Amino acid sequence: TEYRAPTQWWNTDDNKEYKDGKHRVPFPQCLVSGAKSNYLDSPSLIKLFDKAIDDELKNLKHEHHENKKHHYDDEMDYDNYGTKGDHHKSRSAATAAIKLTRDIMTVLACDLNGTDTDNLEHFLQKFKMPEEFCKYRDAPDCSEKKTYRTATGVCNNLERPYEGSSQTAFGRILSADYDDHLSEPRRKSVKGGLLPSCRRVSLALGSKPLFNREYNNFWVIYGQFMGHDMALSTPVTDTYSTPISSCTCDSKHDWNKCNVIDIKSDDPYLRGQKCMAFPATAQAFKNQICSLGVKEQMNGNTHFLDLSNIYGNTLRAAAVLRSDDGTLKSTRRHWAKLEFPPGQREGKSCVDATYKQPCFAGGDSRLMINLLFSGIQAIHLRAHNIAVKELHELNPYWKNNELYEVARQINIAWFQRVTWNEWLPILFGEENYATYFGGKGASEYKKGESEHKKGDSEYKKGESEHKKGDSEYKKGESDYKKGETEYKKHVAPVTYNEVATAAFRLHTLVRDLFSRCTPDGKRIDQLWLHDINAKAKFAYDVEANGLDSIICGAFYDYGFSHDGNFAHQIHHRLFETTNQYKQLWRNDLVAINICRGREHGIRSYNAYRHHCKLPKASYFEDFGDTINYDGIELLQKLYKDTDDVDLFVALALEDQIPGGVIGPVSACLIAEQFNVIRDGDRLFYSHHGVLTPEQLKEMQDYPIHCFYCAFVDIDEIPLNPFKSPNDSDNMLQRCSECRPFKFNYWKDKSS
Ligand code: HEM
Ligand SMILES: [Ca+2]
Repeated sequence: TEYRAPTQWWNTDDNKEYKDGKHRVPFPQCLVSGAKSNYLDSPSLIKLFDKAIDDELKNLKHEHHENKKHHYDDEMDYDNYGTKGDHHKSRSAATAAIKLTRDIMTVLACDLNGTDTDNLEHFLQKFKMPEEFCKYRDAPDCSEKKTYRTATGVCNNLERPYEGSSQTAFGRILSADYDDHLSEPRRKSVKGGLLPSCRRVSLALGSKPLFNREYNNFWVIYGQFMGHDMALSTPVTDTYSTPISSCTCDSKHDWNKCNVIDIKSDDPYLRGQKCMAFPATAQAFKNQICSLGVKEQMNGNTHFLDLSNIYGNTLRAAAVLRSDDGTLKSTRRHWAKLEFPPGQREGKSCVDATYKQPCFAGGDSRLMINLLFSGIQAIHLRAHNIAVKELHELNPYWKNNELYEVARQINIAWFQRVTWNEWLPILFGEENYATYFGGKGASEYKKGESEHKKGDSEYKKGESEHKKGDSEYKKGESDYKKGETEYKKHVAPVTYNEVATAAFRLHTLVRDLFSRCTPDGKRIDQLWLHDINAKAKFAYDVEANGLDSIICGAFYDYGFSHDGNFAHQIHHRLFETTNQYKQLWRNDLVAINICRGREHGIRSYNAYRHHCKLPKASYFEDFGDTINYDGIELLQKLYKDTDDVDLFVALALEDQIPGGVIGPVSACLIAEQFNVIRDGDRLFYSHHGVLTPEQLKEMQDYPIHCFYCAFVDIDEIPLNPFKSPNDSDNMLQRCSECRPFKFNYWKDKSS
């Protein structure tokens, strides 16, 4: 790749100070360091640029060399790391740009202390980068991409075509907070000294969550599925776009590439293991503007909720995953009634794959994260293929591509309907839901916030209060779940870094044990998470009915509540393996989340309180309006200052909003998120003109349990499939009594 620095760097149009024609660049931020050094001429800039590029290319080569020891280059790779072109180029361009920014700051001896990040960003974006360097993607031609979604999400917004597309930067609710104002992870306390280590904070949080009977495990893992559709913090990759495997306990100072969490020799669960080491997230240009800037992280997936983890987030993945007849590739087992996701040629996404029992492949590399997740993947894969079959019967002359696109549209519509009408109302509580989402303008949901401030005692009442009769549940359904919505093209449909990295990492809800049952609902047993976490074996358990037995169990199992406690399996035994020396290797997801947040420059909880119209806390006691006494005491022991508190940690400790699952600041951030990816998604299923009025009505009227009846090998499903069945308001419904979905509204009338 030939990158060349431009001869003129500064965008003269918007800079009045640029006068003398000598291509000198003023740095208002650096005035402290003396007038002369506040200017850089073009030759010096070009030198710096070429060095940054050189370094980056060297770096990539080194990573690849290290990687080769561990990985094969698999041409048939389904997942999105495997897009050998686009993502890799854009990532290295962004990495070089931030390095260049830093070099320039160093040469100019800029003192960024006390710099306002927003101003700095504004200033840095005035730098032009070389044209060829910025062409990490071809300019999209949106003229023929108006009806159906593209695989990458490009052209969803016709005016700003990259918005929401895969392999672009996460959005941010608030600008980043890095130790050096540019890219270095947040590790310092505002009081001086270091923040407490991520593992230390994690160990202070409990491992004994209580159940919440308001939702079941199907609801919990469905949430994980939503999260993975919206967000993939793409790991740093090598020249072949393979995630690097060179992070070790010694990579601590290489924070652009690796995260390292130290483990003390007296750690109660992980002693003997020196550290947890894992790749950092790849960089990306903010708003796709190719300029100098403050570090942003790359979302590998489309930001929309569009089943991109089923269909693929790149053209290449999408092409590999589908068959010529418009269906999605799948595998069949003679003993299983319904199809399975396709097998992966290499066992990249699970650890126990064999030729006969491979890991599953799909549009995202993480679908073996647990076998219930794979089950949800299977549900939407089956939904697509059944829709193709029905549409083909109705419209026999349709071309295969039309079958694929319309089936995909129907499948995404099912998923969006269930998410906004059934899943989110449980997270927020049926009553609050209308306040946050009730078809009002995106700005109005914030009003709800202030009303949620209730004394501690009110939150404590907990589970029993949350039980609502079916009648109440139905009442809420009235208007906001029915009818059309409007697309708002000015809204940017992006996944926010704060939501992907903190608010939506609802790991508090995850259970240790996953039940299995047979199609007639007979319980078989319970499996530990570590037996189905990146392991395929139980998907192929013939006796139990494979994947479907794990989906069945999820309807019955309660989820854990969002109470600052984490299941032991998540907290201290994630991805448990034994290495070649028979040493046990374990991970702590809570510590990883905290360090990931610091790496991504996520501001402290206090900043988001302010954003969510709560007063900033000066003393720890001031957190009392959202966090109970025990939580405050815990925070006070760990952190030196209220401005130090990691967002993920405080959100896990927040008391629930009345009737909902999460706390006030969580709710505020997550509501903001789901409002923008609904309003700003031009092809959202209920937006005017996306479906016909009859199609939309059928989509919203069809009983939700009947959706799942059609795609799971099971006899009975609870009326609300996201809550465990009971004998009163959530009775089991016989699948044989479900009416068929009215596909005939998709019969082409033009023929
Ligand atoms: C079996 C249960 C689960 C396991 C084993 C699991 C594991 C993980 C792991 C290993 C990561 C990456 C951490 C990192 O490197 O930064 C992650 C990220 C994440 N998880 Fe989970 N998780 C589970 C359940 C959930 C649930 C229930 C939700 C939400 C309802 C969720 C939401 C997320 C989100 C939003 C991310 C960030 C995605 C990204 O930006 O890459 N997870 N999870
Ligand atoms: Ca997506």
